[in-house]
Amino acid sequence: MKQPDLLSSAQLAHSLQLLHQHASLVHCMTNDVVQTFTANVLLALRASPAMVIDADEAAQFSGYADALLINVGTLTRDRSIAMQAAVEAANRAGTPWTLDPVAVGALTFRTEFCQQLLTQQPAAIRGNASEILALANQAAGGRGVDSLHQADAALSAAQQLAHDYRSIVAVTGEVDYVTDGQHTFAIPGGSPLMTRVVGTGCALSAVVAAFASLPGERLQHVAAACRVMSLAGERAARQVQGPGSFVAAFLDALWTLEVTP
Ligand SMILES: Nc1ncnc2c1ncn2[C@@H]1O[C@H](COP(=O)(O)OP(=O)(O)O)[C@@H](O)[C@H]1O
Ligand SMILES: Cc1ncsc1CCOP(=O)(O)O
Ligand SMILES: [Mg+2]
Repeated sequence: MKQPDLLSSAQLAHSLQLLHQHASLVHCMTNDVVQTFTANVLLALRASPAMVIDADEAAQFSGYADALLINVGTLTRDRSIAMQAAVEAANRAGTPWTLDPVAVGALTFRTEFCQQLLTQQPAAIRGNASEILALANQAAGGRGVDSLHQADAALSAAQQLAHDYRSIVAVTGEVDYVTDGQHTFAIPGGSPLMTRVVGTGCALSAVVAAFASLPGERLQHVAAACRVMSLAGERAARQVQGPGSFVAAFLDALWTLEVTP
């Protein structure tokens, strides 16, 4: 397998400029813990979040939105029915959808649900290393929503998933890897503080969904989604003392992000 590439600042600038222009409308079906933070992250990047969760409305809306996010963090039977309806409608309408397989592995219901979703053409999949390994049946999952593995230990699982399901897979951690199974970007940066506030991974998946809806090179756009978040994370971390002020500084860093090519 080829060595991972680095995303150039020209590639990053191009993808971010497209996101600002398109102001993608992202239909978020996400967990109860991260709703507001996810919406604020999308808004700081000039995208538009909408959390529509009733089964009938979700099916209606995913055909209309630019992108759909399915995050199984607080999955219930009812929510799985609504998510399935939204995915089917998204596929009929050609709306790209992104899967965040939160805490798959040890928990049977969400693991079976995610395995079923995998066969329904996700445009992108974003998870931490333990989640990506579990999705590829190569490990039993993480410690609840947190990873027990480093991202590089899940790189070949990510490449296999991307190849098998013709998707873009982002596996995140200290370094993020974004792959289509053939080509891989390595995205360094970020900050350990990103793991000390809840929802950076979930919000990143919403950002991946937004970038995956842009015209052009989807692999590059998803890599840009990861770099946008890691860049904002490292800039915010330089200014703060801890998690409380980090959230505010992180949103400000996303808002003021200008990348010169
Ligand atoms: N040790 C770390 N150093 C720098 N950035 C990190 C680190 N761990 C995670 N990140 C960043 O935090 C974000 C969330 O990733 P991750 O923690 O893997 O997801 P999750 O919250 O789903 O477990 C990503 O942008 C990732 O790059
Ligand atoms: C704590 C928690 N419990 C169920 S979902 C969730 C949020 C997980 O957020 P992230 O994956 O971004 O750390
Ligand atoms: Mg997560």
